[in-house]
Amino acid sequence: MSGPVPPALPLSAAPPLRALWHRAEPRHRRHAAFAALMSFVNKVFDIAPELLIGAAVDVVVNAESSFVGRLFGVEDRVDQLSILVAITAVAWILESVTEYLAVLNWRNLAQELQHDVRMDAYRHVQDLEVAHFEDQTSGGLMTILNEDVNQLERFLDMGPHRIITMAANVVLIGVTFFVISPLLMALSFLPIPVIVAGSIVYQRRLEPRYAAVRRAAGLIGDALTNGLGGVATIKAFTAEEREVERVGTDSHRYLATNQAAIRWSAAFSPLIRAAVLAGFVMTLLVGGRAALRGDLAVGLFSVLVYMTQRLLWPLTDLGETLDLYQRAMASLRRIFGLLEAEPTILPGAAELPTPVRGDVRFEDVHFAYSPDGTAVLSGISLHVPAGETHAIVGATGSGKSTIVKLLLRLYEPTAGRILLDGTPIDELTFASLRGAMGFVAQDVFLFHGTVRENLTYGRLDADDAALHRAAALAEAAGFVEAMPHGYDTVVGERGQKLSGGQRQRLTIARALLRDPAVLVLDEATSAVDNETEAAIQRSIDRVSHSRTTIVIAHRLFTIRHADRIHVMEAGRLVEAGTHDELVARGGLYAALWRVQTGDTDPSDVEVA
Ligand SMILES: Nc1ncnc2c1ncn2[C@@H]1O[C@H](COP(=O)(O)OP(=O)(O)OP(=O)(O)O)[C@@H](O)[C@H]1O
Repeated sequence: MSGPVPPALPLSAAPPLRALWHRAEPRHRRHAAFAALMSFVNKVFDIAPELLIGAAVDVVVNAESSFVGRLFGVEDRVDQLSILVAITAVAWILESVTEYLAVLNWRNLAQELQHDVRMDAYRHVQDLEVAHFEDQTSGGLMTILNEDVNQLERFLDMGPHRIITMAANVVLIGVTFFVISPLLMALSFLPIPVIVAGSIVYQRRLEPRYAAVRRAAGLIGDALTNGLGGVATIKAFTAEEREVERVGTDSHRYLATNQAAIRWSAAFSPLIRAAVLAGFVMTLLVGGRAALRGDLAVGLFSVLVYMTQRLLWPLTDLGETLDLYQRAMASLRRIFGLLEAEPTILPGAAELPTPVRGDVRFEDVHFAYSPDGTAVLSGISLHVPAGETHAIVGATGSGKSTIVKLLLRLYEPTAGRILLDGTPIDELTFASLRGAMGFVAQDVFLFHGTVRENLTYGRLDADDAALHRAAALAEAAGFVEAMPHGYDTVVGERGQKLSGGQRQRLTIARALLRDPAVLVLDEATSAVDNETEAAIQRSIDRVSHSRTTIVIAHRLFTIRHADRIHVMEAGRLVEAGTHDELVARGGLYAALWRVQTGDTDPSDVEVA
């Protein structure tokens, strides 16, 4: 079975390497310039011995009238050779040193850039609003932050060094050839346009293939995170085989797209080699004849033979380098595609005067999750005066959780205003707005770590006394202290080593530890037994005295003492009042209350 294919991640249209250069810090650019210089100088010293071999042959053939003899004014051939040996030794030492410096600098730069790109991308992901993640899969994002960044590193590791040395090789040898014999230069350079043109054609063909490979890699990431994240559900439905097949399908897609790319990339090197060989044969043939005729000195001929090899053989690496380059560019396009996604919910600049009172006001708020989607909230106006406890109730899907998501600015209303202590929340910094809130979400989330780390997540400087107080208020202290490692017990990924009720109490304690002006509890008692419900109920009663509390509840019993209860139906507030007022009114709330207290058959109550 193949799972639904998530929408493609946006790709950047900008030339990726140029974009990377523009993003790089000045110190990285300086680093790259130094590494490039070392690569170039390294090539100069790498080629020098070939020229020296030519000079040595020249010494043997031409004795005192040799090039070296004339240059240094030395007649004895042994002395001339000694000079050549000394120069060769120095060239080799310098070649080794510059190669070390070039490789060291490129590889360090690759590490620094991969770190910076990964951190930029991760920081950017953190700044994106919740809605952005709903259109993406976490597996796809993880593949970008991990594999695509590594792909870039793999190219930067050796790619630029190889490209620069290849280019320097062509230029330096070209100049040498030109000085010796323009005809031979033309002959030995003949394959180069073929190689360059061939490379460009290959590059064009490989690009879409590697884009498909990266996309397939992202889909494997999705399938794996889905499968590994839902282990219990998979087992409960004995769907192991199906899940293996699902990953198998994605893995197969990756295999097939990679093979399609490999078919092209593997043919590249042999083609280049053929072109190289043709150039080499030409030099041998034409240069050899010229030497036999006496038109070309033997020393120069030997230089040419070596040089042609040196000119053309390194180009056979071009295929592999180009391959790495194309893979890295496909990855960079995905990374920049992510970086180009701009957050649309931006923080304001205002700070609330402290202490925050916690006066919450919604003024005719409208909202839809997508611009062309149906309205989820229509004309919500409500006021929660500082210090009061208000409840929001209503049928499932009526928009209760959406109200608190708007209050936290996880989404932006399409119309209307939300104010905290009289300031529109979009004028506040995130730290000021969200710092005033303690939020217990419907889907309880704990991080992999200890109880202590999870509780102090919202207030890192909390001391043990504050920690114990918050745990006690949320009635979590008892079971935490009974655990073998107490507050240092590791809760497992998403808190899976704890029971549902324990997780819920810990998230309440976590919210309380912030001592928030506004406490928002979304369905805090939906998935717990009666005893836990009663415990949470007691803690809500205890903590709500000193702060504004907004409780979203299905179980009306838990909120019957609220100062005011707002009843929602299909995105609208249809009733509001105290429990007694609403029961007396005989409307929707009264009907729901009767169902929950067992006075009415649930099927008699029609809720939207
Ligand atoms: N992220 C989302 N994208 C699109 N639609 C959404 C999203 N979240 C919720 N909805 C839709 O918005 C409507 C209101 O959802 P909301 O979660 O606010 O309801 P609720 O009253 O809290 O429900 P419940 O009591 O089941 O938690 C529902 O129809 C839901 O399908």
